Amino acid sequence: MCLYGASGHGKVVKQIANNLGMDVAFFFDDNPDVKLLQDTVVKHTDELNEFTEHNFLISIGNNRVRKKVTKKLPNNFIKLIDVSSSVADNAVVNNGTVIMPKVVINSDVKIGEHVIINSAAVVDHDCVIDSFVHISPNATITGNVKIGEGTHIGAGATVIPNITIGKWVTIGAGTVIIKDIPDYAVVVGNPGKIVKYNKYER
Ligand SMILES: CC(=O)SCCNC(=O)CCNC(=O)[C@H](O)C(C)(C)COP(=O)(O)OP(=O)(O)OC[C@H]1O[C@@H](n2cnc3c(N)ncnc32)[C@H](O)[C@@H]1OP(=O)(O)O
Repeated sequence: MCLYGASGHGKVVKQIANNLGMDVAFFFDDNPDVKLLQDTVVKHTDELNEFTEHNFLISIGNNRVRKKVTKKLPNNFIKLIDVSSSVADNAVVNNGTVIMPKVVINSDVKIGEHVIINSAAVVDHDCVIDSFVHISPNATITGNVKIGEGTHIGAGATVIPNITIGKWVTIGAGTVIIKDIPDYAVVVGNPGKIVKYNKYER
């Protein structure tokens, strides 16, 4: 398989692939400013023709950039689920998504494409997580929560049951969400309050 994204998140995803017994053949990255992993051969997308048979996963933490990069790559995306994570038999996890170490995904959860569920996060029963979402380490998404496309849930945030969070929302680290949140909002604190709105993707 090949990974697109040769920075910090890339090296963690590579380890998850290795834990599953998969080899990462090459990293791709077109960003000249990226601080590259040591001892890594990084290719550019103008060399993609040689790799159309390979499986890909995009290892970039930023949701907007991850969505943009999908348009450059062949549609051979796979999902990775770390060996230490627990995913319910009837949960649906779509391609392009990575479930990182020590995650719990409970019954009847649906997770879209190119989602990151980061280390030790919990996504409890009946949640629906749309594509390009990133749920950061140690966040707790309780039962029956809906999270819209491109939303970022910060590290250690908690969302109480039956909440709907819109698309391209940013939830700050440690925030506690007790009410529905509209599209594009940036929310911080306990209880979470909207402090501004994201300008992109409107
Ligand atoms: C493995 C990994 O690394 S995964 C990545 C995990 N990353 C994260 O969890 C990052 C989460 N990001 C945050 O919490 C950020 O602080 C954000 C996105 C919420 C806000 O960042 P910015 O847009 O730069 O806003 P800014 O820093 O100006 O903060 C705006 C206000 O909210 C407050 N604020 C920001 N973050 C928080 C927070 N997490 N909790 C409480 N208040 C906060 C600030 O103090 C500021 O208040 P003020 O206007 O009274 O001074």
